Amino acid sequence: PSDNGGGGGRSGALAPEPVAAEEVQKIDVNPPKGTRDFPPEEMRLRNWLFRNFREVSGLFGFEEVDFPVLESEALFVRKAGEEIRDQLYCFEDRGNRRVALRPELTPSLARLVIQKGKSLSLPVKWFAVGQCWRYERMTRGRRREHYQWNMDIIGVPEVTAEAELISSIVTFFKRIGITASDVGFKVSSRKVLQEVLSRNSIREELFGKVCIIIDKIEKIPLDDIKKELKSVGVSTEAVEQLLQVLSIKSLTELEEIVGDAGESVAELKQLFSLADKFGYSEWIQFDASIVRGLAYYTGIVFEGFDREGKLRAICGGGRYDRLLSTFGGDDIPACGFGFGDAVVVELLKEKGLLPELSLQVDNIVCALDHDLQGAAATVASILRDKGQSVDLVLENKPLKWVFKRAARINADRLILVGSSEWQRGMVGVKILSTGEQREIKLDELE
Ligand SMILES: OCc1cccc(Br)n1
Repeated sequence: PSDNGGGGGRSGALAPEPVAAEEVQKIDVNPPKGTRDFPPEEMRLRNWLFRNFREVSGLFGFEEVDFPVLESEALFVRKAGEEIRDQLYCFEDRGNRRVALRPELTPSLARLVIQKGKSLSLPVKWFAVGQCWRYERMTRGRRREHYQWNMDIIGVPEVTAEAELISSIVTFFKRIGITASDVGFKVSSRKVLQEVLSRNSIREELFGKVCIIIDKIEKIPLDDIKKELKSVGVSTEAVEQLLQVLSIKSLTELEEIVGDAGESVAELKQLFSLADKFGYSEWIQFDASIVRGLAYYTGIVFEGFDREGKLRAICGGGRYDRLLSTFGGDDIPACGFGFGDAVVVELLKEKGLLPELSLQVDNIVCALDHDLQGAAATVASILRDKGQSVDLVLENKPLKWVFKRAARINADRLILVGSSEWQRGMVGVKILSTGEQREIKLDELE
């Protein structure tokens, strides 16, 4: 129903002819299962969140990119047993092509980098904010879509890239009022696992699968983890060593167990040293159990968590040095992260940090009688040409209705177009916060 301050329905218009019964096709007004509408209030919060994503990305000198929501299924058909693959929202289109709604943004980014090839000067620093999809049996009633903020650095092999990415997320958290007391980052490196596997002469191509199994360590019983590892060919000895390294609690202990021959310890030490220089040491901690659930990570991995332990991971990312070459591109190092739009809102609610965002306009303009509607339109255009927002009253409404609407839309000023004033080239202006009212010449309106 329209915003009717007085009686319900349409005042003054003739009631329309009833639609013949057979024409009505009553629809479900709710969005499809697992998806969300964004009515104005929710959209204001989303725009506020995305504005912060974009402004932080800009602070770090990243350029915005985007890709189709619909991608070739081939981009996501990794055979490492990932949940993201099991829940792929894929189908055959009318051209018999296998396509999918993207479940993440990184493969699309990799595809575009390869497509652009030599025309890109490295390093590439790109960010995107895009809707991602999964098709999960609604048994768990979880969402099927969310928006993800991604930042990726392509072409930098050093951990300065990971340190920069974590710094960007810390910057974002601080902007929205989240502190190191609310949130931290667990940081590890898959190179630790890789060193254990290679010592036990386990084939390189098993690496992704092993990581995906280990990522489930807090979701399924330990015995099932061991069974799954053995089922993909990991020896009992190697399983025990893997589980041992996952329980390491410090870099010192890690160095004792894996030695400093491999890169993993050195890289992690450098990351923590850079964190100190960036000024976010209090935000990060080493945690060997962090593996992340995407098969293509090859080095440092990290995830943002709420220190009260009430929420799922807020964000996550890491190094993926092999992804571009597996897509047929050059062997270019890369790292990035994904940051969903849902958990962070739950966190803000928990912390009482949701911003006050309401509709606000500079002016509401109203003709005091019907034949001045054109004059009101002229006033609205003059103000809008000056960059002032105007809610123009589009029908002949009683003043009581106008004041009620002015309050609801938080208008600063009420501009009244009355015949006697208009004859003298004037309009009435009322400052709604103070009640102060005066006449202003049209050409002095600002
Ligand atoms: O983070 C996994 C994921 C991917 C796509 C859509 C949704 Br909701 N969640």
